[in-house]
Amino acid sequence: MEVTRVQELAVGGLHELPAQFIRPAHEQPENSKAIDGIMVPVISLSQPHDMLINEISKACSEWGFFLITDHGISSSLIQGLQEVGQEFFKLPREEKESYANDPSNGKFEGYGTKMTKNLEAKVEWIDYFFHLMSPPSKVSYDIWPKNPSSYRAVTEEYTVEILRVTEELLELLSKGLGLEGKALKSCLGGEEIELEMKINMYPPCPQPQLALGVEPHTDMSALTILVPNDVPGLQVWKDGNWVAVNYLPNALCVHVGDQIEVLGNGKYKSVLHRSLVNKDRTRMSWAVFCVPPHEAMIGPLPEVVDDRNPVKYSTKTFAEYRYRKFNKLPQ
Ligand SMILES: O=C(O)CCC(=O)C(=O)O
Ligand SMILES: [Fe+2]
Repeated sequence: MEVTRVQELAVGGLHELPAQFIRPAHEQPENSKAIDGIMVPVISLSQPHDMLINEISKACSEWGFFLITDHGISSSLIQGLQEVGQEFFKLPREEKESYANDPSNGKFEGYGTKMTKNLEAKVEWIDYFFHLMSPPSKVSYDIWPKNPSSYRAVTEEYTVEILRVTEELLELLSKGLGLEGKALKSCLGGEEIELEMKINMYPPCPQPQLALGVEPHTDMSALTILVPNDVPGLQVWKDGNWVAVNYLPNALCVHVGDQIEVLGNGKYKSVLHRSLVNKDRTRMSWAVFCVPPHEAMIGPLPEVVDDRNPVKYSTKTFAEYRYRKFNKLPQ
């Protein structure tokens, strides 16, 4: 199946954005600018435990988004992860295409570009590489990039670190709900919890004010932990405004996803977010989605539901949630 990659359009030296990338007027960044003077929460993981629980649960309730520092992942590992991802996108076209995904046939992993199903639908200015990272027993390492040759070693090292940070965050979030530390992790499959990597690549865009890299959405994950490169673009929705996320070297961006919103019966918010693109520079981001296994049943935890806070979400398997979200069906 022939797919035109955004990266190829961009190197072709376009001056005008092709029509399928032009967002409806109200979505265009020039008509929906981020508000000035508001900063997303930045939280150090090295502060005293009780303070940390309070800060994180406040950020999850008010924003569904925050940056973390002092997370213990070395800057050299983050840089290594970024380098192997950049190297992949520099490979010759034919080599990248040998990893092409095919979502319409259920093959979600690999190299991808979203396409329009119909002429009215708009597409995003992005190519990506998506693959499962953990647990090792479920990972198809043969679809990970073989080039650069260090891709696997670096990504496996990052997996160990992100799993540690994910578990720490889930423990803090559990305690913020008044539950014991292991509660959320065990609802999300315990040791079967899955991590997925999506390397997002947004090439320079001839008319960035008319396009979006990723349209407004919430993540269907439990949590998403993302590192960007130094090209800004991520924005989060807060109280009726877009707020730009400033680049903070070595910080990790944490998004509350839909599954945590459901488990906490709405106490924590799944954050609406989008990303903009840049005229001259390539933006990249490495998003790790922490998701339950497909068969896990996810619904509001009985401990957080009472007469004053009745059940707000239905309980269903993650597979069903995913199917409904992909097909834009009500949950
Ligand atoms: O690139 C970004 O900063 C956001 C990407 C994103 O929202 C996603 O991959 O779900
Ligand atoms: Fe997202």
